[in-house]
Amino acid sequence: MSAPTSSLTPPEGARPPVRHPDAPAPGELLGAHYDQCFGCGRDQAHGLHLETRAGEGVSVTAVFTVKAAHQGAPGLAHGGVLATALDETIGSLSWVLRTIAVTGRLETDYVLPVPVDTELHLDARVTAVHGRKIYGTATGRIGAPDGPVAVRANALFIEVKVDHFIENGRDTEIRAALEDPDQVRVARAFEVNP
Ligand SMILES: CCCCCCCCCCCCCC(=O)SCCNC(=O)CCNC(=O)[C@H](O)C(C)(C)COP(=O)(O)OP(=O)(O)OC[C@H]1O[C@@H](n2cnc3c(N)ncnc32)[C@H](O)[C@@H]1OP(=O)(O)O
Repeated sequence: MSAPTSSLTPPEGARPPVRHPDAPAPGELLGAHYDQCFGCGRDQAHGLHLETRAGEGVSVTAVFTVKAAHQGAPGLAHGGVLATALDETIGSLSWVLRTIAVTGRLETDYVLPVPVDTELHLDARVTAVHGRKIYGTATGRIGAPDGPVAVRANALFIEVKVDHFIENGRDTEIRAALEDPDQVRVARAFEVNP
């Protein structure tokens, strides 16, 4: 049974998000959290190659150029790809909170079709935090940061420890990640209390 929509409404007692004192400065380009990530990975040939920057408060902005490989209908972006771009942008808020979190629930509104070659300008922010639950929202606009809204999402992310990946990921990739000092540095930067 699917979770009710109300699970995206912060419960009573939820608090406003707090920007971590060591968060990247507003405007700073955030690197990939994993080079093979389908959303942001530099070495992922099939990926979206999102370029994400820290924003003011607990927010980020991102740009994603829709390529021919991202089509669903002829000349138009696939809805699942657009959901991925929204998911990845909300996930990037981890850099600003310095908390590792994974998507529990993502609800997407498709407002306009998005043609191939579009530069989709995304922005995301955390709206509330309740225990391990992090509530986020994102918008994607066509062509410019103030362009027409094409997609929107609300999401619930759940805070996890690095062990979540070590215990669940395939051994080959986990071993390679743990042996890569850059990857370990990224994981540390996300996790305040390892
Ligand atoms: C080497 C590492 C490098 C670092 C990499 C950084 C990676 C960043 C990646 C970013 C990539 C982009 C992002 C991606 O694509 S992340 C990839 C896609 N997401 C996943 O793979 C997550 C899969 N799910 C799980 O692993 C577990 O279910 C999690 C960890 C999420 C929770 O299982 P866990 O056993 O831990 O916790 P819990 O079950 O006690 O739940 C806790 C609370 O949360 C509430 N709840 C849970 N689910 C839902 C739901 N669906 N709707 C509504 N509520 C939900 C639940 O009711 C409870 O609430 P309360 O009772 O407390 O009130």
